[in-house]
Amino acid sequence: MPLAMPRADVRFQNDFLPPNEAAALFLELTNGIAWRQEAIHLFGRAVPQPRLIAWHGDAGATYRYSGLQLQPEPLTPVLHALRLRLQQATGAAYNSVLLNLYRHGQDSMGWHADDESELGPAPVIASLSLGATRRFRFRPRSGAGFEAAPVSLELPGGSLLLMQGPTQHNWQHALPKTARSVGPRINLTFRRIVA
Ligand SMILES: O=C(O)CCC(=O)C(=O)O
Ligand SMILES: [Fe+2]
Repeated sequence: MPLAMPRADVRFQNDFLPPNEAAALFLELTNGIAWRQEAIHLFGRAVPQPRLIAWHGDAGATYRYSGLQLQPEPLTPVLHALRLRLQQATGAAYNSVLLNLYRHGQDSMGWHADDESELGPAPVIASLSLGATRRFRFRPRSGAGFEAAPVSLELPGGSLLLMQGPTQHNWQHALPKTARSVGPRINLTFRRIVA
């Protein structure tokens, strides 16, 4: 169902995957993905990101990062199957997926928009959640020239959040830390990188 957000196109399905399938996929990815912790460079200092990540995709789907041109790891059979399913459900095509593993409540993702030029002018991002439920937030971008209240929603395992159209242009999103004791969560964002 669509979220009531001006200048955005965001749709949410709470039960995209049945619970048994979501649980099996969570285990498979926890053990089957080569998770790594990357650093962000802040004022010349390398600070470890508060989460683990992996990047998989088709051979052409390179992305630029800190001046480097990086190749994704190949899609595993499970990621292949998931991509097909998401393409059928959302009517868009994806050639890469960023995987995030939030080990506990102190792992997080800060405010950002997925607006890199590689994603084109109106990125379609299909975001699948597995494992523990975490709160996800949206806020209008400063300088976007409109007023709207922030939006917050819980993302349970098996849920699908689709962001498309002008969403990245006008809104930021984040996955804040929580003081609650929560188990691990995996999030997969399927994207299309255009040359
Ligand atoms: O973990 C999430 O739900 C958000 C991930 C995200 O925003 C991203 O990978 O760009
Ligand atoms: Fe994002």
